[in-house]
This record gives sequence, C-alpha cells and structure tokens, in this order.
Amino acid sequence: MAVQTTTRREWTVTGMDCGSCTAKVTRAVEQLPGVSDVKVALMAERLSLELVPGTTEPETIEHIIRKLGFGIAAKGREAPRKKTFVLPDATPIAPAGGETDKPLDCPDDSRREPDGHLHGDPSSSGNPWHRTDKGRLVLLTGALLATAWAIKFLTGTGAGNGAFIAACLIGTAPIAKRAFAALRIGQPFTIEGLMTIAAIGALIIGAAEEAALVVFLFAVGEVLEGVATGKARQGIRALADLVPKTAVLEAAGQTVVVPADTLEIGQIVLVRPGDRIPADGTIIEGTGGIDESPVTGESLPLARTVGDEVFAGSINTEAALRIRVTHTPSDNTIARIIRLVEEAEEARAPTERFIERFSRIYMPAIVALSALVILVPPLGFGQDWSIWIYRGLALLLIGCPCALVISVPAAIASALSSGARRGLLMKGGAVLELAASAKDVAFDKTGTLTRGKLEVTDILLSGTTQEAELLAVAASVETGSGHPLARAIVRRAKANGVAAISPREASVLPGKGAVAIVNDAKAFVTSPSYAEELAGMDMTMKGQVASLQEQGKTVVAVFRIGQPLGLIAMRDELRSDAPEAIRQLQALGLSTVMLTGDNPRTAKAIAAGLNMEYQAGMLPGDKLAAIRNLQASGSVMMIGDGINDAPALKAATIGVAMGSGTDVALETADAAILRDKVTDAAAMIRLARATMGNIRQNVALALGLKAVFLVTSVLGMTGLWIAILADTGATVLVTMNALRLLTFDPTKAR
Ligand SMILES: Nc1ncnc2c1ncn2[C@@H]1O[C@H](COP(=O)(O)OP(=O)(O)OP(=O)(O)O)[C@@H](O)[C@H]1O
Ligand SMILES: [Zn+2]
Repeated sequence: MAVQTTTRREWTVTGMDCGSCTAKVTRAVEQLPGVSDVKVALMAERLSLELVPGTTEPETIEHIIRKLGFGIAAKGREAPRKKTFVLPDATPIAPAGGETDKPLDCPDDSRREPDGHLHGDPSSSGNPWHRTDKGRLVLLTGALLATAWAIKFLTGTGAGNGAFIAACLIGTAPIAKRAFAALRIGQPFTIEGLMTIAAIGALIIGAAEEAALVVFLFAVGEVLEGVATGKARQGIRALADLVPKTAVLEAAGQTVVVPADTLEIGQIVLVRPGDRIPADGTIIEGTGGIDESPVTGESLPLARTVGDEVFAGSINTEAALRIRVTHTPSDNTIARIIRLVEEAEEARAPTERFIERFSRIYMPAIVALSALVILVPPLGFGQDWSIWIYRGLALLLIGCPCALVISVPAAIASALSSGARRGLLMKGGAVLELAASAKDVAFDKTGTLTRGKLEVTDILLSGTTQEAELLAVAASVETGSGHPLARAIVRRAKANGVAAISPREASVLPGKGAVAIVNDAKAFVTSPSYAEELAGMDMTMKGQVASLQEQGKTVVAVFRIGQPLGLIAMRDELRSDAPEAIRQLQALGLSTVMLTGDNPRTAKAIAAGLNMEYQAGMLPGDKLAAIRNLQASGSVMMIGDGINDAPALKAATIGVAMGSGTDVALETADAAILRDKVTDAAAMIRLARATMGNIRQNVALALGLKAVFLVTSVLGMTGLWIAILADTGATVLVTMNALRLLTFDPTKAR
C-alpha cells in the first residue's frame, strides 16, 4: 500500500475534571500504534484522534480509558472498516490479528450504537453527584470513617484503630486500581499514585485515623472538582439547548410534530408566536419581530417578513410564520457556532501549553523532594523517621497540579461561551491570548465602518450621453459583480425603470472596477484613478470627481475606451456606533487605522468623522502589506466583512469577520462578530483582557497556595489532611474564579 489512510475517530469521555486528567488520557492513547493527532477537550468531554485502520482497535482504546477510571462512548458512527467483516449469515469472524479479548457478538464497533451508559463516572453532566462513581466513593469512605469513629468512641483505641485501617484500605482500593492502570501504561506520576502511597505510608507509620480521613477528603475533593467543572461546561451546553427539540412540520396539508433534528431541507415548518424557530430557513408566510439574541446576541427583535432568512434558536415574538427549511440541523448557524466553541478548546493558548509542560515536571519534582524530606533528616542528621516520613507524605499530597492545570481551560471555556452568547465568537484560547495583547486594530471601510448599503446620490453626464443610457451600460457591466457599489448601481437602474442590456464577457477588476462587452463595445465602470490611467479624464470631470469625493462620496467613472459616458457618485453611511467604537478602542490604548480601496479624499472625509488614521487607494495586496507592516510592532487585529479583504484578514494576527450573513467568513476568520456592531470589536478586546487577567489570578492563587503548604508541610506545621484540603480548595477556588467570566459583560465600557 502506498498511502496509509487514517480515519478520524471521536469519543465522549466523562469524568475528566482537570487538565491532569486530560493529560493522562492523551498520554495513554498517543503511544498506541497507529494513533496520531490526539486531541482531548476537557470542557467538551471529547477525545478525537487519527487512527490507521487495522492497527489499534477502538475497543482497546476504550478499554484503556476505562481502566484509568473514565467513562467512554463512541461518538457518531464511522464508516465500516475493511479489516473486520461480517459473513452474509451474520456470523462474525474474528479478525486475523490476535485480537482475542474482543466480544464475538460485536464484530464491528461501527455497528454498535453509542451506548450512552458508561463505566466510569456515568455522566458528569445532569447526574446527581451521589450517583457517580466518585460520589459513591465519598459515601463509602464517609460511612467507613463514621463507623470507625463510632467504634473508637465506644470501644477504646485498640479496636478503633483496626476500623480506621479497614476504612483506609477499602477506600484506597479503587484509587490504587486506577493508579496501577496508569502505571502499567507508563504513567508513574498520577495523583492517584501519590494518594495511594500517602495513604499506605500513613498506615505504616501508625497514622491510620488520619489516613482514613485523607482518603475521604480526597474523594470529596474529586466530587467538588467534578461539580465545578460541570458548571463550566453548562455554559457551552446552554447554547445547544437554545434549539427547540421539536418542530411543527407541514406535510400533505396536515401538521405533525416531529423531532427538530430530523428536519430536511425544503420542508415547511410552522412557528407560532412565542416559539423558538427550529431550523435555519426562509420565511414564506407571515411578518413579525424575530429575537435573534441566541444566535447573534442582538436582543432587539428585528422585523422579518416573506423572503427573509431566520436562524434556528431565534424567538418568534409576534405572529405565526411559515418557514421553509434551508439548512439541515447539523448545518444550522447555531450548530456551527456550538461546534466552533467546542473545537475552540483544542486551539490551546500558549499559556496553557506552558502550564501543561510545567505540570509534567512539577509532579516528579515534588515526588523527588518528598523523598529527600523523608530520607535526608533521619539518615543525615539522625532525626526521627516517623516525623519525616509523615512530612514527606504530606508533601506528596501537594504534588497534584490540578488547580494549576485547570486554571486556563476553565477560564477560556467560560470566556468563550460568555462571548458566544453575545455574538462574539473566538476560535480558542490562542485567539483570546493574542487579542488581549493586540496593539493595533485595522478596519476595512465598506461594510465594516460603514453600513455597506450604498445609495446613488449624483449622476453626471458627459457630452450628449443620456441618463438612461449611462445607467443601462453601468448596470449591465455591474450585473456580474457583487460589490456593494455594483449593487447600488443595479438598484438605481431598476428604480429608474432602465432595462439592463445583457452583457458579454463580464468580469471584475478587484480593487479597480468592472468591465464587460455591452452592445458590442467594451464598457468599464471603474474608480476615477483607474479610468484616468486607462482612458484619461478631462479637467471638468476631474474637478467634479474631486468635489464629490470631498463630500465623502465614492465616485465611479463609466466609459468606453475613448468615450467617457459620465460619473456616478454614491454615499455610504457610517454605522451609527462606529465613532463610539473607535473612541472605546483608543481608550483601551489601541491605535486604530482604516484600510480602504476607496480614494484618499473620500477616505479622509470619512476618517475625519471618526477621528482615526487611514490608508486609502489600496488594492487587496496593499492591505495585506499594510497589515504586515503593522505587525512589525505587535499583534494586529483586522476587522473586515470578508469581501475584498480576505487576504488581509488571514494575514492579521487576529482576523475578525463581521456580520452574520457571511457564511464563509465564520469558518475562515479567527473570530467573528455576529451582531453588526463595531463596538463589539472593543468588547472582544475587553473579554480577552479579562480572561488573561483571570488566568493570571488563577495561576497566582494555585501556585501561591502550593508554595505556602509546601513550606508548612516541610516544617511540620500542617499535616496530611490539611494538604489534601488545600489541594481541593485551590482547585475549587480557581474554577469558581474562572466561572465569573460567564457573567462578565464585555460590552460595557468602563
Ligand atoms: N464592481 C465595481 N464597480 C465599480 N467600481 C469598483 C468595483 N470594484 C471596485 N471598484 C472601484 O475600486 C475601488 C476600490 O475597491 P475596493 O473593493 O478595493 O474597496 P471599497 O469596497 O471601495 O472599500 P473598502 O476597501 O473599504 O471595502 C472602489 O472605491 C471603486 O472605485
Ligand atoms: Zn484531576
């Protein structure tokens, strides 16, 4: 075989509460044969990897993950693999590969439904805590501890000690099992491992009561971590809940209620007032206010009528609507947003990667340190063994990097879902981190700072040309172009009742204009400067152009080679919040610049109203060069509508697409602003900065607490159970702090 094909496989993995859990899963599977590109998303509870068919069986992967104490279920169904096959009479054949532990009644996992019920922590979402494995461990260890205490008080120390030993051993068993599973696949340093050593060690030095308490507190901590992480996950899940589960389908003159995820393109659904719209579609009957806040964050209801597009998840506020479905459920705008937010987690922030590397060293370092604490004082200085073993064991319990490792993903997940609810999409922690450090913000003009809905204001005719002729030629040249200028001209021709002449060989000259053969003559609609270059302009025309441009209007020349026909001037309105947006960005310490293909005079008139810098007369390539130039001095955020500025958006450190309609932009840009609000650019910066601030607080808190208890443990001021309490406390505190980002409102200027 020349090419080794791989298939992408996905699982839902439950029970991961922190970054060291995801690291454990990652390391466990990435060393398996045929496995590559392993991605584990803590918040989305997802494991995905590339797998060479016929190497590692997916069942093996599931088996290993379960052994480590997590729940796992395959996501979706993959195309059947070629390696295993089923005979016509459905008698399964074991594959030739020594896979013996595979259940015979299940020859191919691709035919198995994701079973939903999981071995480990059945579901960290939804399930009450006491129904989870970790919850049961708390109940078990708690009951054992209580019993042991009762025995101690009723019978005196001797029997009580035995009860504590039993409680500790029984409670440690499941933890030790997970530690051994990790050890067998080459991961000696796990929190379960440290726990097991500490508990057994404590038993050996006769601290049975404390050992039992430590096991109990550890179990409590695990549950608390699970609850905190579950809270962070809810932010993302809430988005998915916005799409109604059912839809009223119109079929053969009748209405039936069907599950919303079975809707197909072309079907007609009925949406009553007050209901959420079940699918992306087009209104075919009815007029009403639509609240699009779930999708775009814009909470003012927008008037929508026949022919308008609506988004799944929006609320129909007034009248009954009939809607034709235009997108399948998995392709809905909201579904794509959810997917982006989920996948965003995999685009790690540099800080996150640094912390992960740090935590890989941290645990072994703590183990080495506690070995020294145990050995050096008794051996070197003749000190008492039991004191230093105790202190060394306490130190071991500080070796859990959970709080540190969870600090970044929890903050980022909270920020991403908080942003998504306001129509601010960012593809991951890396984007957040870069946005927080942005120095310049570059704006496209048309459609970004302005509304992009141009209006023809002046028509100036050359020589004997009639207005109708000018418009007819211009409109037919422009029929092939989607440029806002082109649309304005075509609209005006229609309004004047001018019949368009069908053009031949119509094409656009990006950044310059459009050309076509109209009535057997090559005709152009271009920028005045390109017209000058191509055909020349007389003094009167030049004067007219200049005075129109000084009024902030965009002028195009209509001509055939050697024959000017006239000028068309258009005006585009600034978005009402553009001046405020520029003010806010400048107040945040960013420098702002407008990059436009329009001419310098028009650009100057518009930039003056915004009090910002500008660069004009730029071809798409020039915009790209300008971005590169700015990047020499720091991160650059570029905001555009994706028309004519895609290369610049791509080149910018953070490319932000603006506008809900642009399908492509959402997937290609680094971030998107779904409401048509320029001030959201400032909101995005604020959210990014708040997130990085939150992460810094979390890291300081986590490291600070570790440092304090490291010292107090070595000095013997705090013991085993305080050490485990400090660890859990830090994790919970850090997660709670990160959750504050869920309610942070970045649109408020401070
Ligand atoms: N289809 C077209 N018809 C007529 N003129 C055009 C067309 N496309 C571009 N031009 C001319 O080229 C100039 C630059 O176009 P370009 O699309 O790069 O920028 P723009 O849309 O005017 O502004 P911005 O760069 O801010 O979005 C326009 O101002 C216009 O004069
Ligand atoms: Zn953990």
